[in-house]
Amino acid sequence: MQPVSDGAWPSVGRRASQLFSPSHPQHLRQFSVGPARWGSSLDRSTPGGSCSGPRTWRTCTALAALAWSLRLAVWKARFSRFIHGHSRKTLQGLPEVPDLDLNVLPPVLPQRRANVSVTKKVWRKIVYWAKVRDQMSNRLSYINGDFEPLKVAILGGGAFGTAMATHVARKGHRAIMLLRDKSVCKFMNRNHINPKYLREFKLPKDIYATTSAEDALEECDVLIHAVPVQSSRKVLEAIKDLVPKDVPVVAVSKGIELGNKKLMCDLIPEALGREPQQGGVVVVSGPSFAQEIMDRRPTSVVAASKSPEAAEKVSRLLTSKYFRVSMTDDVLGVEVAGALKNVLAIAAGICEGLNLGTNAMSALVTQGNAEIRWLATAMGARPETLAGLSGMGDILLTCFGSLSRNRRVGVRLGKGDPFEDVINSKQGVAEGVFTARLVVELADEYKVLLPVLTSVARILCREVSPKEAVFEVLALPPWTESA
Ligand SMILES: NC(=O)c1ccc[n+]([C@@H]2O[C@H](COP(=O)([O-])OP(=O)(O)OC[C@H]3O[C@@H](n4cnc5c(N)ncnc54)[C@H](O)[C@@H]3O)[C@@H](O)[C@H]2O)c1
Ligand SMILES: O=P(O)(O)OC[C@H](O)CO
Repeated sequence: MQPVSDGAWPSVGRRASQLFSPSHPQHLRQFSVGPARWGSSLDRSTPGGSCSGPRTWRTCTALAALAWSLRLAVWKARFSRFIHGHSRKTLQGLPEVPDLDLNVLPPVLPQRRANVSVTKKVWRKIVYWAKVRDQMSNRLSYINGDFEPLKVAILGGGAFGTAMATHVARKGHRAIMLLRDKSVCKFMNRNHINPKYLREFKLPKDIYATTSAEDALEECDVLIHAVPVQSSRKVLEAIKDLVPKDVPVVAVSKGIELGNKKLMCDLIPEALGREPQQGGVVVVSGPSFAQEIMDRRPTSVVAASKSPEAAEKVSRLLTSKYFRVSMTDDVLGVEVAGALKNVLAIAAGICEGLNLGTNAMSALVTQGNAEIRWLATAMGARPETLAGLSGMGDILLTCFGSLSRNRRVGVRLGKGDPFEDVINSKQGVAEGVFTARLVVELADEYKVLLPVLTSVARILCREVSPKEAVFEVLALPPWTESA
C-alpha cells in the first residue's frame, strides 16, 4: 500500500484504508481531520499528546470511537428531548392517550416500537383535532350539562316519541308529551311507563304527558314531531295556532305524504301556516332504533336544515355522551334517503323470509342502495348525503337489524304469512308500505329505473308474489357497476 504524500489530498478509498493501517500512523495524523480534532481529549490520556506504535494507535482509535459514540448518544438524547418537549407543548392540557395493547392487533403486525409510536402520534393528532373542534363549537359544554334547560314538546307517543322524550329528559330538559288518550297520560304520569310502547323501560320522572295542546305548546322552545307521516298534516293543522312562530320543529318521521308526495320539510311549514323558507324545520335522521336510544346505546344521527341556527339549536339539544349529531343543509337528500330505505328494508326482509342467503341479501342491499342514490340524486340530493348516516347508515340498520318494523313486514311476507294480517299488524308503523307506492310514481316522474324498489311496490299491490318478484329481478340483464 502506498503512503499518502504530504500535501496531496487522498481519495476517500485510499484514506479509509490508510486510517485502518497500523503501519502508517504518522501519515494518518497528517491527513485525517477527525483524529487530529479528537486529539484534544485523547492527548490527555496519552503522555506527550501523541500516539505512537501500532498498539497505541489501536487504543487511540478505540477510545476515539468510544468518545464519538458517547457524543452521538448525548446528541440523540437532546434531540429526542427537544422533539418530545415540543409535541408535549403542542398537546398541553390534552388527556393522556392510553397505550395500545399490541396483543389485540392482528399477529401479522410486527410488534415493533416504531409502530407503537406511529399509532400514538396519529391518535394524538386526532385528539388534538377533536379538542380544537370541541372548543370551536363549544360542544363539550352542552354534553356536560352546561346549558339552560329547555321546554321540549313532543308530538306522538309511539316508540320514537317516547325515546326522544326520554333522551331530552335525561339530559335535563323538560319533556312534555302531547298524546290523544287521557288514560295513557294518567298511567304514564303515575307509573313513568308508556303502557303501549317500550313498556320494559322506566321513563325519567321529568317527562310529563298531557292531552292539552295549550299546556304542551305554551312557551315551548322546541317541538319534536314523531307522528307517522300519513297522520302528520292532520295533527299539525289542529295545533297550528298554538305553536310559537319561531320555534324549531324537529321532524323525525321518515316517509312521503301520499297524494301530493310531500316530504316533511314541506309538509310541516304548510300545515303550520309558516313560510316555506322560514319553516324552521330540522330533519333528524340516521340509524336510530328507539329501543337502543332507551338503552343508552351509542347512536349517530344527522340534523338537516336550511336554517343553521335551528340546526345548531337542535344539535345542542340532542347531543350527549352517547348521542352524536352531525349537521348538513341537504334536507332533501336526508329526507329522501330516510323514506326510501324503508322500502328497501321490506325487500331485505322478504329476502330473509324466503331464506335466500347472505350472498343474495348483500347483492340486494347493494342494488337497492344504488337505486336510492339514483332516484335521490335525480331529485336533487347530494351523493355524499346518500353515503352518510341518513343513507348508507340507515340502510344498513334497517336491512340487517332485526328491530326494524319495515324489515319485519318483509320477513312475514317472505315467509308467506297472510297478506292482510301482515299489513294490518299493530306492531308499530311501517312507513315503507306507504312509501313503496310513491317510489314507483317518483321513478316514473324522474325517469329512473328501480327494479328492486319497484318490485316491492308490485308485491304490496299483490301483482306478484315475493318469490315471483325475486326471479323476475334475477332474470334482468346485469347492470353496469358505474351507473
Ligand atoms: N321507532 C323507531 O325506531 C324510529 C326511529 C326513527 C324514526 N322513526 C320514525 O318516527 C315516526 C314515528 O314512529 P314510531 O316508531 O313512534 O311509531 P309508532 O307506531 O310506535 O307510534 C306512532 C304514534 O303516533 C301516534 N299517532 C298515529 N296517528 C296519530 C294521529 N292521527 N294523531 C295523533 N297521534 C297519532 C300513535 O298514537 C302512536 O303514539 C315514523 O315516521 C318512523 O319512521 C321511528
Ligand atoms: O323500525 P323501522 O323499520 O321503522 O326503522 C326505524 C328507524 O327508521 C331506524 O332508523
